Amino acid sequence: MDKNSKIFIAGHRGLVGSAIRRELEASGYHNLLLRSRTELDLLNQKEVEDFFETEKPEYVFLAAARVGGILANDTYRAEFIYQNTQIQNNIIHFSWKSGVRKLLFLGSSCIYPKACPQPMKEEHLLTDVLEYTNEPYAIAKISGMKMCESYNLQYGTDFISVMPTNLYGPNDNYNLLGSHVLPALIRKMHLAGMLMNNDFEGIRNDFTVNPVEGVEVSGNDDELTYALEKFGIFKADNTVELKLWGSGTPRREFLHSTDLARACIFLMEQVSFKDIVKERGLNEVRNTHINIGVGEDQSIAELAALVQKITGFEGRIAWDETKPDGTFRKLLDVSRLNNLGFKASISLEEGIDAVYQEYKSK
Ligand SMILES: NC(=O)C1=CN([C@@H]2O[C@H](COP(=O)(O)OP(=O)(O)OC[C@H]3O[C@@H](n4cnc5c(N)ncnc54)[C@H](OP(=O)(O)O)[C@@H]3O)[C@@H](O)[C@H]2O)C=CC1
Ligand SMILES: C[C@H]1O[C@H](OP(=O)(O)OP(=O)(O)OC[C@H]2O[C@@H](n3cnc4c(=O)[nH]c(N)nc43)[C@H](O)[C@@H]2O)[C@@H](O)[C@@H](O)C1=O
Repeated sequence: MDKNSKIFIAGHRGLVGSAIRRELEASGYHNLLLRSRTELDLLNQKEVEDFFETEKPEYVFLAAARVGGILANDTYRAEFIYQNTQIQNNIIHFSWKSGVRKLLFLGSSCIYPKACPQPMKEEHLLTDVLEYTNEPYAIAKISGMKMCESYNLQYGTDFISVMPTNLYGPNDNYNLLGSHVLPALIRKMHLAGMLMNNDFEGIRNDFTVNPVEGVEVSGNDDELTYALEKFGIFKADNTVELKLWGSGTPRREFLHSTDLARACIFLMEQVSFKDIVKERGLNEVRNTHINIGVGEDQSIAELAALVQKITGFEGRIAWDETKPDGTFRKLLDVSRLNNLGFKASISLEEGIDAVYQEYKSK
């Protein structure tokens, strides 16, 4: 890739896509191809085919997908498998047809077995059953990675796949019905803190800036208090109780989206599919994806305590075990990425604090 290369970022407005755009622009890449969903619906095969034929991008970052937390994955199972396979099939296939030089596909750490040995290595893929709550999404991600690998083997393309761990950062999804745990903790504690102080104007403003279906900002204070209970935020005697999902015992690893973007750009610039095959000395070519993470994790309860410290919420934390825990642990082995020359650098506490400051400033 050189600074004039024509680079398409699919999903450039999302958590990952916006970070890749930010980091590419900061590195001097100025020929970026960006299309919003209304300009180019990636589910529409004809629109995607025409786009690639007309624009002929040289490089593609595939960061567009249907994404959500554990409850969204478990609820919208058909949408997650249909939309993700449709988007990636269209982009990978027409990248090949139009002669894209290199594509980077974003998978996810949920592709590994539920009871995978920890930390999880690339070769652990497809060695056991998957976690049920996000199986449709995981199957879509595995097929996207397999598709890249198969096009490389049959057509000689250079399409590489990365498997990031749980992410957070600017432009995250704070819609509490579909968000991942970290943005959910940040927003819930922010709201619970305002409820502690009876700051109903602050609460109304939060839901005005970032609407969530089912929360009417026009309601009176009592109606607003009742609406917050849907998100586990309860006024209790002279404090506020925040009921989080599951048992708090599962462990999760978190990577800042800026670190992820830097890793993706590093790999796009420095590593090709044939380098990966050579490095792995594979006669049966499989598991050619690359894990991207920080190499350490913590329990959800420990994460909640950290977010409580950063947000200053002084109420009580409780656990709603009717909600799913999901995979107990999914710590990635990132030795391959580190050996290739990349290491994440943003610390979790600094990263969360910066994200919280940005959230409050909206
Ligand atoms: N967030 C996380 O914790 C993790 C994410 N990943 C992967 O990273 C990638 C990006 O995820 P993330 O940035 O978090 O997701 P976001 O939901 O923040 O962004 C997804 C982007 O895809 C776009 N998009 C979705 N459907 C379509 C469509 N039909 N046509 C055009 N654009 C579409 C969205 O557009 P619009 O803005 O219009 O909605 C949005 O910009 C995904 O592949 C995900 O699986 C992997 C591991 C963890
Ligand atoms: C990136 C990754 O993200 C997803 O997998 P996940 O990590 O299990 O999802 P999550 O971030 O939503 O939950 C992590 C843990 O946190 C607990 N938890 C507590 N309280 C809240 C809460 O309020 N919201 C949420 N969302 N979770 C909560 C929750 O019960 C669970 O134990 C899939 O998309 C998967 O496919 C994937 O790729």
